[in-house]
Amino acid sequence: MVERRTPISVSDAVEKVMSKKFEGAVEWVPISDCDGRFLAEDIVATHDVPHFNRAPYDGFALRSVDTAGASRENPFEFEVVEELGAGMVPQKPVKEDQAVRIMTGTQMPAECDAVIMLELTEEIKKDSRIYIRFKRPLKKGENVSFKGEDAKKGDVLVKKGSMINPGIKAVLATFGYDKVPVAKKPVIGVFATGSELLDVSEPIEPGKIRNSNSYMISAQIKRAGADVLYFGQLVDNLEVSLEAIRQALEKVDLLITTGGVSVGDYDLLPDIYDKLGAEVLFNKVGMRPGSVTTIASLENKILFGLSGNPSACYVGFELFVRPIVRTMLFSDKPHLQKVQAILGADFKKPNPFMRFVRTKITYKNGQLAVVPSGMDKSNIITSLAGSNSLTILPGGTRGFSEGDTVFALLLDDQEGSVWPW
Ligand SMILES: Nc1nc2c(c(=O)[nH]1)N[C@H]1C(S)=C(S)[C@@H](COP(=O)(O)OP(=O)(O)OC[C@H]3O[C@@H](n4cnc5c(N)ncnc54)[C@H](O)[C@@H]3O)O[C@H]1N2
Ligand code: MOO
Ligand SMILES: [Mg+2]
Repeated sequence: MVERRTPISVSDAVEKVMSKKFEGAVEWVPISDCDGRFLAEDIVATHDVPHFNRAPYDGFALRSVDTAGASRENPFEFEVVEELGAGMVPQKPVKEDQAVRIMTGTQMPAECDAVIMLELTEEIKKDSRIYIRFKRPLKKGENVSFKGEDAKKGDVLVKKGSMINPGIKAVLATFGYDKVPVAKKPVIGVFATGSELLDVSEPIEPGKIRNSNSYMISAQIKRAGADVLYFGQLVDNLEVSLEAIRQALEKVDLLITTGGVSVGDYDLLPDIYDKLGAEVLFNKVGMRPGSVTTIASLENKILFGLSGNPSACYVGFELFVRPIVRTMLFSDKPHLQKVQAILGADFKKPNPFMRFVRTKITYKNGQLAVVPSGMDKSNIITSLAGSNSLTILPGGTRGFSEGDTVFALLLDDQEGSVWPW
């Protein structure tokens, strides 16, 4: 008698996995190596930026009060008493009707509150002194980049859990982070299972296929921000597989297997969970693809039994493994970002289960639009290649039509979503 499994809803399944609390750890890496890593602390401004008033243009710093009344008909002449380049600090006090030649980025003399651009002045030499002539008044604060205008000491500038991008790196350098606190990358073990599997380097032969899932999952693990520990392919032998999985579990927090979770004679994972004494959280989810996704916990570890079918395996990873990884990377939005989009093609297949259709999302007439990126069966590989989103089609309907409003999960996004989506 074949085992009958009771499916649980996708949201119950996600919640069961997320109820297993995983915490991240911190490590410090040189700033030059922090690209793409996830911040382990909020970045707080430790000083004002800029930390002094400065000139945003090459020109002349002066006291705006002295410029009142300057006009084309009545040009003013001020003596230039000092010349300052960026990095220099003013040495002389600036008095009434005096100016200082100043370059972009230079600290303003304390007495000055405006800068007139070089192009608006004419230089005159008289009695070996230099003067500028200009024909307009300046307002207080005109052309001054003020202390603290970019950031004020104490401002929280970047939240913990953010993926470090070039802009965040600029902020880190501004505040002197030669070493950056980042989340340690969780290490995730991967096994492919199935006696039909050939390695990528082997020629195809009758009845066998190349193992594509372990390469796909490894790439998903890296995209999520973790490291892969690949343990290889397991043939369908219970004792060998059990021992390999038992040993691997000692080296990782999370272990992914692909294949062998359904009800076939060689689907060994259910037995393996049993023999390990792992608690199966669920072994059937009301979703397509990936209904056979099985997740078990053993002590403080999680075993993700993803489907062998490539698209089912892919979806299972994004829904259940990614949020755990992102939680360990300190994200408070660990789930895939959900957006609203217009369905760009009919999707008439009815299904009692919630569907996650591999789709390509693009902008069309100012709106997000999704179209399937290929065939929608769980054993299909090629539709994954062009997919940048999973479109959620709720179950229990007669299908969907072009123009319907739907929700899609973004696969390449770094922003994420809180739960529930
Ligand atoms: N009687 C039933 N049969 C099946 C059911 C069911 O409920 N009752 N569920 C079907 C669904 S849905 C799925 S999904 C699959 C899941 O199967 P398994 O997770 O047990 O995976 P396998 O049987 O090992 O393999 C399925 C399929 O995927 C290929 N595969 C496996 N590993 C890889 C890999 N590393 N790279 C590429 N392709 C891989 C494998 O050759 C099979 O074709 O079960 C249905 N059956
Ligand atoms: O679990 Mo299967 O992928 O639903 O087709
Ligand atoms: Mg099977």
